[in-house]
Amino acid sequence: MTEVVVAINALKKTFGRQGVLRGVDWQLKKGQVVGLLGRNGAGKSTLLECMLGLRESDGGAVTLFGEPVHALSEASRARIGYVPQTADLFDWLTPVQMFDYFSALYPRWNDARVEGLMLRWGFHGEARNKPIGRLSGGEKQRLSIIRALAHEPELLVLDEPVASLDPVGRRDFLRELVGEVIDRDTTVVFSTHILSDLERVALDVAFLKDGRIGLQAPLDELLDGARRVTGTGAALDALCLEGEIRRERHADGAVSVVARLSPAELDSLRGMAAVRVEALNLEDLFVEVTR
Ligand SMILES: Nc1ncnc2c1ncn2[C@@H]1O[C@H](COP(=O)(O)OP(=O)(O)OP(=O)(O)O)[C@@H](O)[C@H]1O
Repeated sequence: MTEVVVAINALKKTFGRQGVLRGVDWQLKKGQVVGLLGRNGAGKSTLLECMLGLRESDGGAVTLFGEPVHALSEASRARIGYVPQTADLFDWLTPVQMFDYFSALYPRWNDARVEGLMLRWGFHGEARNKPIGRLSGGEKQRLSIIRALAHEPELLVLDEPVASLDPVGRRDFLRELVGEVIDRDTTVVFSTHILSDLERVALDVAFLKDGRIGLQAPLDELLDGARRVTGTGAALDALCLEGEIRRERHADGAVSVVARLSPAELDSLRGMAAVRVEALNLEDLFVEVTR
């Protein structure tokens, strides 16, 4: 049986009167790569922070590697890599000094990997020895990613890791991430708004909506079956689709239904007169699921 790396049950978090997480149930298994999607303010950062024990929750339970997150052993901590939304580096140290410091804390710190990534990601010459506080946002984010990969984590949690990277930086990062997963069977969860990136690496996507994981599925399955079906009320009112996501009645009486369709449902809909069936890409689906 595949090892469960992260198990979240009925997780709740409230800020004042705003319920951000309203009973999240979620599991991540060894080697699973999940893209976490949701609108701005949906609670993705809050979920990732509560999941790692960086933020107190108001209810529910999280276990990482089988241990409760609030009583995580040092050994389990060392198995986790985290890239926060805003890089939290030591601004007064240089990149070289910071990595020296971290290398002493982790038993599995890989100096050769750090050096290789630094050279490939623009940290040669002056940038290696400049205080981090004087680096650009993208450079800091690269350092934050190198720090998270350097100790060969088994669970990698990335909160919008590519937000301030240029297209070349994003491509390099994604290549590294794919290599990480293939070589080491790392469990990865990352949130992003750049859906094309997600399509290149994530095998599963999870949508956070209304404080819960509303939909999680393998990306290819989701895209294979996702359709918008539009037709008259007469044609669609009686239609009952198992994977229905959203149904809307337009001002002119037409109805559209967004659903994950089985091959059999697709076949039968294609045969219906006055019904239009359109494929959806991940962006369309994001809009529909998170509305
Ligand atoms: N420390 C805090 N105090 C009060 N409210 C907070 C705090 N942190 C987050 N929130 C609120 O919780 C909600 C979820 O925030 P969070 O940062 O988790 O969303 P997100 O999905 O990561 O958003 P984005 O995509 O914009 O990064 C927001 O409405 C935010 O204003």
